[in-house]
Amino acid sequence: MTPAVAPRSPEDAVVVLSGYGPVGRAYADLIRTRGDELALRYGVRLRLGAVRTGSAHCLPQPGGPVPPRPAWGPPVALEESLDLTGARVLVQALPSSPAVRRQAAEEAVLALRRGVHVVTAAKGHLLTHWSELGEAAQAGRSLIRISGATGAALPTADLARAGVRGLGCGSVRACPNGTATFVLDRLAAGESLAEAVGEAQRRGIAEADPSADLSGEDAATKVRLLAALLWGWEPSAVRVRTEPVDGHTAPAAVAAAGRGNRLRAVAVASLDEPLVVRVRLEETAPGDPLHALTGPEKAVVYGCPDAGDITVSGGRSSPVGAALAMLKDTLDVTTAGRFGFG
Ligand SMILES: NC(=O)C1=CN([C@@H]2O[C@H](COP(=O)(O)OP(=O)(O)OC[C@H]3O[C@@H](n4cnc5c(N)ncnc54)[C@H](OP(=O)(O)O)[C@@H]3O)[C@@H](O)[C@H]2O)C=CC1
Ligand SMILES: N[C@@H](CC=O)C(=O)O
Repeated sequence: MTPAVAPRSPEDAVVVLSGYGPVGRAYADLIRTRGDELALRYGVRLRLGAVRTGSAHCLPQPGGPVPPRPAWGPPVALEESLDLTGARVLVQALPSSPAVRRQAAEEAVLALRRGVHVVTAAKGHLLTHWSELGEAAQAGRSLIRISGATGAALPTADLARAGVRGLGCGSVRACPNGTATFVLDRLAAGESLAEAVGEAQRRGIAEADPSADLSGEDAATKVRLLAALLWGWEPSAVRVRTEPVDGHTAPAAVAAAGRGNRLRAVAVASLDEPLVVRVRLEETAPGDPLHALTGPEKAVVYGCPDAGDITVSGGRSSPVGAALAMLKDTLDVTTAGRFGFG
């Protein structure tokens, strides 16, 4: 049967990828292996125009694989990558560490001002340059999406930005760090802290430097970003109080398990206590959505008194989960402006 409406031919959307660690590599693979399917389904053909790291740069052939590292050239300025490729999106999969925060912010601001959308899994610059990034996006009429930075495959940012809009969300209670949940359950099962963290690193769940995962800083960061989307809190003005998972935690995890409960690193923010995010080790009981998590899964409960609490859970932390979140955001920014159900 002839379709009533001729299918649209997909439009190209070129992406410049910054950062080629586990997350960046998984993202590049997704674009290459799922390009045809995505083009058919969403009407946009994502193409990797350039890949950048701190020390190198490459321009993959259209639709082809990323060349092996020895074939890459020296780094070039971001303007050059954007000019050479005509990019519509800058995807940031660089470290969340303070060392690259300024560069990540400057590059995102530059892209946004030029009308290039930004999709990021890196978090550091979002904390320190939130307003500047928002202003740059306004000036360039571009979009910034942060799913990869706020729980990866778990669509927490989409809910905070749009899903609970107008529902009167007054609080957030969350386990947004997969490493902490994974490690706490392993401690409860009798594993040592070093073994549990080592396994989380082997699986790509924990950061290369896992200190922010264990200290509660990473969970606090994600909730600071969600609070910024929900309530307009300025992330750099938020005070953080954390309780770490450390060498003293195992007995509490084992004791909780003995009572049929599970120890969780729970991050909380509330309109009742503006500009404060707390992360505490809490014994959770069956029936609590945070108790139900396994391994590196995450959950956020949006406290909406009138509507009833809204929980999103699952979405394991992993490089592939982060890459999928960035793919979702890339599709979001490149298909924005559609009408109807789209
Ligand atoms: N793993 C996970 O489950 C999740 C991770 N994230 C976030 O995703 C991001 C990427 O994670 P991951 O792949 O593990 O990170 P890595 O630290 O393993 O890799 C980072 C990459 O960034 C590159 N890089 C370093 N400095 C710069 C720079 N100045 N400019 C451009 N590139 C640079 C590195 O280059 P080189 O190769 O030359 O060293 C490397 O390719 C992090 O911010 C992390 O917090 C978010 C959600 C989940
Ligand atoms: N290390 C993080 C992954 C990225 O946000 C986690 O454990 O959840």
